[in-house]
Amino acid sequence: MGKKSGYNPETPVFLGTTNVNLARKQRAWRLALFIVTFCIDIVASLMLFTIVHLWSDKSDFPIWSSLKDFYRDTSDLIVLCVIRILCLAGLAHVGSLLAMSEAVAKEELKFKPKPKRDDHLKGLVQVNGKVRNGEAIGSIREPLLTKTEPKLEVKSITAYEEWFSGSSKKDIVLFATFLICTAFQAYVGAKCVSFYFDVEHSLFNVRVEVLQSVLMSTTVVWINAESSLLSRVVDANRVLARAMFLNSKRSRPDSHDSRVSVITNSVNLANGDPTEEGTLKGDKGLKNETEIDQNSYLLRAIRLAKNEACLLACALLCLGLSSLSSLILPSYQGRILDHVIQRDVSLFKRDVLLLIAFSLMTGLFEAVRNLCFAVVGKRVLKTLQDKLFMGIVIQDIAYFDGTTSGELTSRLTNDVSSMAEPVNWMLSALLRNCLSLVGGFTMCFMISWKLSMLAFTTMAPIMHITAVYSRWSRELNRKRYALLAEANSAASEAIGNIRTVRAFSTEDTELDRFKSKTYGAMQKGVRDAYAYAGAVAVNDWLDLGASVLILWYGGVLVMNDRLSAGKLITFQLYWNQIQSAYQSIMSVLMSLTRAAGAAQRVLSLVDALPDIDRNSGTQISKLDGEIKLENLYFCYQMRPQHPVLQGVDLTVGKGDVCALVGRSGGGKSTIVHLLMRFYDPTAGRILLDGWDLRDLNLKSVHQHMGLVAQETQMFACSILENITYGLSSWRQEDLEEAAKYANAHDFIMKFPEGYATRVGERGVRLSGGQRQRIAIARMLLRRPKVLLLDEATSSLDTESEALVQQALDRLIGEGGRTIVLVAHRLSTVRNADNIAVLDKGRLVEQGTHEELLMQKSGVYEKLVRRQLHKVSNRIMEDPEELDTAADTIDALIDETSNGKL
Ligand SMILES: Nc1ncnc2c1ncn2[C@@H]1O[C@H](COP(=O)(O)OP(=O)(O)OP(=O)(O)O)[C@@H](O)[C@H]1O
Repeated sequence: MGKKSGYNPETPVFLGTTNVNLARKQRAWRLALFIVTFCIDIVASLMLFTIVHLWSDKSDFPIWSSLKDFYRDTSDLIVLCVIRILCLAGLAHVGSLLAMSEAVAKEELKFKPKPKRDDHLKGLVQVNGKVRNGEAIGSIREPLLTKTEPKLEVKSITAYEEWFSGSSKKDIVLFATFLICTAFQAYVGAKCVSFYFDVEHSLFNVRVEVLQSVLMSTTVVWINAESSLLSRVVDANRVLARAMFLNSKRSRPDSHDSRVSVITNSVNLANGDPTEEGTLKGDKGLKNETEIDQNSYLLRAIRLAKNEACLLACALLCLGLSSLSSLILPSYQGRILDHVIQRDVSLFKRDVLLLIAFSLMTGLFEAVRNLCFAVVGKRVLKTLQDKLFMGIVIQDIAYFDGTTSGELTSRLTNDVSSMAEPVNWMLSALLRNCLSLVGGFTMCFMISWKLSMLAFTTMAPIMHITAVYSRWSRELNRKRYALLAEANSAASEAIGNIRTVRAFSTEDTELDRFKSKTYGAMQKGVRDAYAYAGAVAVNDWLDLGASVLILWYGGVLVMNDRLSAGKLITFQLYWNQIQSAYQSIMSVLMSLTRAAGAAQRVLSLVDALPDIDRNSGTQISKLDGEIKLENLYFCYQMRPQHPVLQGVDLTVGKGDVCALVGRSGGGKSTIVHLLMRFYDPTAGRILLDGWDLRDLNLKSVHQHMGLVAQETQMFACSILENITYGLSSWRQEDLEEAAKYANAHDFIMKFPEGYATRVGERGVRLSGGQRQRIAIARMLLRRPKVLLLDEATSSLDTESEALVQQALDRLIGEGGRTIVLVAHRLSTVRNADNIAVLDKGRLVEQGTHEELLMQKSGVYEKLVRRQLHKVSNRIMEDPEELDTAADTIDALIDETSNGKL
């Protein structure tokens, strides 16, 4: 006997405190960053104040009087910093509370039963922002900490209330934050240009003005950071609230029946409704989908490209060189202009030649860089396609129960290319533009820090608009891709069932279904296009505003002889470079946003490991074939409240034949699925030669098991390839022998191409009976120790059935094979060593044919009686049936002569 599993079916599976911890950690990190930003900000302001006061003659100025000195003092910056700390801390608090209420209300909605479509409920919606806001905010902590349900109420909602939900209130708070930060930044920007530093003092050989410029710039930069960090803190609170809500929900699963509770508890209800279609689930329930934002998408893209390290290194080298040489170009252009003004011909010629050389170098490096990145992109696409397909095929069968092939095809085609296509150019564009941006800023700062600060104040609104748009667009695109997948799914379903569609003349209905999905996707795409155009327009205006500011203030500096005309032109060129780099980065980020939406759908599948691992567990080299089902409970995830098996105990000795019979829907095929470990039992266990099936290596188990499923599955290749599917080597004699056993050889040889005949998609070019015989031949060729025949002879005519039956009898006669067969026909089951009768998921009777017939009014006896009645009716209607029903009649005669019927 093998080792026994320590699995206790009564122990509910509660997963996921890690989610809460992770969310807490995230929030703590963001809060810490927020605080650090403030500290840097206030330290910069204090240092600036100290420099101005300690090293100047202003040390005796009281602060309040120096506040009025906008042009010569910086004490106002300290005051502004303190005001900002108070304002932003308050806004962060309110924003967080609103975000928490929004998150919990959203999750709560998912857990509530969907409202019935009663007329009186029309216009009534449950909770979300519809809970009066004060209540929602006030009660948010309570349910999480005291684990009491938040109070829900159903009330009628006006359009205004619907719009003014928790989510929009949160957005308003965040927008207020942005406005405050922008106003502060504009103030500091104005101060930068108008500040007149009247001390020439040397501190450790560093000009005080340089220190001051750094500190003032720090203030401008950090004000920007504060606004975006605040929104992240608010977001972190939303995630934490969601995680805590789910955790509290998980520890109180609602169940009425204790037995159903055992079953439903083992399904992970943590993340929502496991019966929802299209969600990522494994055998143990829903899985957390990997959240992919732009940053994590980029990191993943780089990781995917790690095998192309050499090419990437070459590309990066060219990128560095081309960025460097293109960074030098504006400075030569400015210099050339200054030489022209000064009429210095020799320097003019030298710089023109250098400009040409740098331009040629830039072009060459750019070309090599583009080539390398394009090759890397193509290779990444291939790797991604392979990984995704692998990710899909290894998923648990439970996942496929809740999805459609169209949806998966969409992921393999649309999503993969949407995700991988930007890798072709995005990495390169992002790096190149980041280098240009940093280089451009440094050069601008060196030419005139005041001019730079003035121009930089326009960056905050641009960044904010871009960030808001990308967040919104990411969500929208995720929905768009989902709709495209649904359209795909509708199309492939209609095409797959084209005969039914034609027979029922439902082409228009199918077209409407398809159109409704593509229309929804198109609408979302158009909305995205409008928003994109709006965001770009506002950004362009702000850019132009910055250029005007530069020319205005730069012109003043040139006229005051504080800057040369060439330097102003150089500055303008660098600023243009910054602008175009920034815009490219933004367009990369927007593409990243779109790609991240697709990446989420691709990578969540690539990352999801199946709950049933085919590669782990003890390898078995041989199997005796003894099967034991112990107190087996099971329910399908798509119908968690409906127990399919309820405490089934069954033993099939090695080499025995066990027939599973019973009414339709009784759970016979489910037992076969569990024996193949397509699913794990919800409770109880399956022992194979004394080993818990869950402890065995599934691949090695499947080498000794053969299955002929209820619905025969064929691949669109030749008959030969279908029969030898999965085998690396076989002998022609064995192949033909298996086909003869299955009564398939003769009909195969009648095809002109024999075994090379191609069968079409899902075997459409064969009859149902032919398909089934090929499936039987496929199974027989492997000569497995355990045969699972799920209505294996159901599609055969009575004559073929008898022949296949003979083949099976022969196989059984060879001995040493355990057979579990699901059958409705008396002739198939009556010779079984053990007949197990299943009714509504319970094993109600078992024994041999004779033993079961002894139980008068038993389920089996009734089944036999009904079948014999049917056969006798058939014979009376058509005496020719007498021949074909010979087997059944034999049984009838056997039983009546024994006096049992
Ligand atoms: N993938 C699935 N997801 C949800 N429910 C399922 C799934 N497969 C089967 N069921 C349900 O499980 C129950 C048992 O199904 P099963 O196929 O085991 O019955 P059966 O005894 O083999 O029936 P039949 O003789 O008609 O083939 C049925 O109520 C069925 O609707």
